[in-house]
Amino acid sequence: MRSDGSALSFRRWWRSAGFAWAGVAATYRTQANFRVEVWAGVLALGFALWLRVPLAPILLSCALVLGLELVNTAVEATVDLLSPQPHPAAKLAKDAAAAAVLLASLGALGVALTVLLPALWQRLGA
Ligand SMILES: Nc1ncnc2c1ncn2[C@@H]1O[C@H](COP(=O)(O)OP(=O)(O)OP(=O)(O)O)[C@@H](O)[C@H]1O
Repeated sequence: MRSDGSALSFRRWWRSAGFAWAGVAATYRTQANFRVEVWAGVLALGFALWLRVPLAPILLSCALVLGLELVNTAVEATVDLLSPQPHPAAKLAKDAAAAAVLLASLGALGVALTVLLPALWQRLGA
């Protein structure tokens, strides 16, 4: 990749960030799962701050789930474009991308159960 000096590079980076944000906004508008995951992440972060538990596992879990949901949306859109007719490879691509989101979501659930739940239990004096 070529670099044309810091000012131009920053402009290009800013432009790319704008495209990335457009992808996030379009996914939020069109994908109900992504909306649920965004608000679940906000809730988990709120609990983590309130309970004063380490933020790193929560932040990483949110980034993993949301990032993979964005990739899953990209795979779905690409498959729908390239293979409107049923095809085994199209099915594999969609199902594998969906499985990646499911795996990350189970991991995030594990983080919630092992980091947030014990702290909540303690806070509530149980
Ligand atoms: N072109 C295709 N060829 C073969 N199988 C397909 C194709 N498109 C979708 N499928 C399969 O049909 C099932 C439903 O897919 P579909 O994309 O409609 O729903 P989804 O995966 O729940 O996504 P969405 O978020 O759009 O609801 C999945 O198992 C998927 O792999």
